[in-house]
Amino acid sequence: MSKSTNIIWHESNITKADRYKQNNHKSAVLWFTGLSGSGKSTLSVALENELFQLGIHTYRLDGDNVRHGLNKNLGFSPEDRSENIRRIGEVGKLMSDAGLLTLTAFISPYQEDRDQVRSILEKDEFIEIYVKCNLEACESRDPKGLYKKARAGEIKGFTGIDAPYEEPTNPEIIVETDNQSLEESVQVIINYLKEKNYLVND
Ligand SMILES: Nc1ncnc2c1ncn2[C@@H]1O[C@H](COP(=O)(O)OS(=O)(=O)O)[C@@H](OP(=O)(O)O)[C@H]1O
Ligand SMILES: Nc1ncnc2c1ncn2[C@@H]1O[C@H](COP(=O)(O)OP(=O)(O)O)[C@@H](O)[C@H]1O
Repeated sequence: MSKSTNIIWHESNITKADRYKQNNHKSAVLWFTGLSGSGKSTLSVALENELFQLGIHTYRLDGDNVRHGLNKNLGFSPEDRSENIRRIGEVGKLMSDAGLLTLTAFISPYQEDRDQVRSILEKDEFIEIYVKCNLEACESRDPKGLYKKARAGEIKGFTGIDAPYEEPTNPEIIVETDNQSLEESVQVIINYLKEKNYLVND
């Protein structure tokens, strides 16, 4: 719900098309979603390295990092998670307007919230990447020891344990990190971006 009234949009002279032309690649939001420990951060870091080497202008937004600043007033209730995703969607949209390929790594457990982000971006500007990994594998990785805490009841409402994760119904890309190596997953995404002409200005 918007509280702002009497506000009028002011256009810039530089359009997104101008930025495409200068950057020589398109902008988009690569939206990684998956359980904690599925590999969203690891994969987005590795992919960003590859894209950077290819001369693509990128930026990475990561759940843990953004919750240190912009979203430090949000917790993990369903409402706060939705607001977290709404804000990141808006930041992603600004970054797309700025001509960047943005990589976001948030659990984003609700399909409705992810669809809402999709709806504010232009067609083909939202690329949903399901980082698929079964709960057992995520839990055995437990890179931050959070599953252990959740099982011990020290964290309430932990995704996959006592809070839901809704699998994407129609993602652009699925990577299976319990079956594929990190390098394979990176390559699947690079191939998608090349095939769909995101990395060149056509
Ligand atoms: N209750 C609960 N459930 C899930 N995750 C939790 C929780 N409490 C803290 N953490 C840590 O916060 C990271 C998830 O933040 P996100 O912003 O990605 O979550 S969400 O999209 O709003 O659901 C998540 O990071 P990742 O492990 O990288 O996914 C955890 O480190
Ligand atoms: N194929 C893989 N892809 C990504 N991560 C993997 C893979 N195999 C093992 N891992 C490990 O799984 C963990 C994933 O943690 P992280 O990237 O923080 O996940 P998330 O951001 O989804 O919580 C890391 O310790 C990473 O080294």
